[in-house]
Amino acid sequence: MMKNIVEVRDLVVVRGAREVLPGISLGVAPGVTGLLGPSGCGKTTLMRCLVGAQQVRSGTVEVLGEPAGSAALRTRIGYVTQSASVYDDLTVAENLTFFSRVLGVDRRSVDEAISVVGLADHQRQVVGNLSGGQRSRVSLAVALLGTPDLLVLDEPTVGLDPVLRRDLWELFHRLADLGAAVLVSSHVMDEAERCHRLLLMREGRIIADGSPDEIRERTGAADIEQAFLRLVEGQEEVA
Ligand SMILES: Nc1ncnc2c1ncn2[C@@H]1O[C@H](COP(=O)(O)OP(=O)(O)OP(=O)(O)O)[C@@H](O)[C@H]1O
Repeated sequence: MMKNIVEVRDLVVVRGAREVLPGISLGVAPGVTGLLGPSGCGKTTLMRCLVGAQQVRSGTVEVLGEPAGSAALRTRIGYVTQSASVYDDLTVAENLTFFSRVLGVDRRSVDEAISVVGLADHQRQVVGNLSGGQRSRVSLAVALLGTPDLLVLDEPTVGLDPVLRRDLWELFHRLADLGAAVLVSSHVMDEAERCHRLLLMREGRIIADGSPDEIRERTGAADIEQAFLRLVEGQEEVA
């Protein structure tokens, strides 16, 4: 069995008056792992914990054997949030150069990251003039700087056309083939089939963990959306 890059144990997170994660445990190994669940189930909150951006009530989160948020993990983790986190008034290349200096990674990494997200032809363009899909790929390029071992991507394909979505999924698989753990959240169940492994989440808990085939077989469902509904119905009958 492959060694986990992420280990989460008994994690409790309270946001506002709500216990958003009521004591979740999971591991993430190299490969493409999909974190799927309805809006508000806690996907972003869990991802924020992995990158050390979320205050936690109790439990532990380790990445590559270090506590989440450690300085040593700064270049080992790439994180893309739901909103683009780059400067609109700088060009693609200027943004990448700026973030490469902040992270202390070398210049070669900038060209590689720009080319891997397919923006080489736009690198002299100001980010504010790019399309939505191109802008989100600039954020992704920043996350790729320094070739991280863990990529945490919060709904990276929302609003992208089918060709771009396909290209991005191919990219996630290429990165996974190089040994990275790629954790991708989505509430679109049809993206599930593209993952090596799925974590189905509901109300702050993992309700299923396995490959798409395993989850379909276990529930007798034709697709992951139906599997999710069956799991939810099963939970409700027990409750
Ligand atoms: N800043 C905040 N203060 C209080 N509660 C919050 C805050 N941010 C999120 N929450 C609550 O935490 C819960 C989980 O939110 P989270 O953003 O993690 O869900 P999600 O699964 O990522 O949803 P989506 O798919 O819509 O992005 C929700 O009930 C939400 O209302």
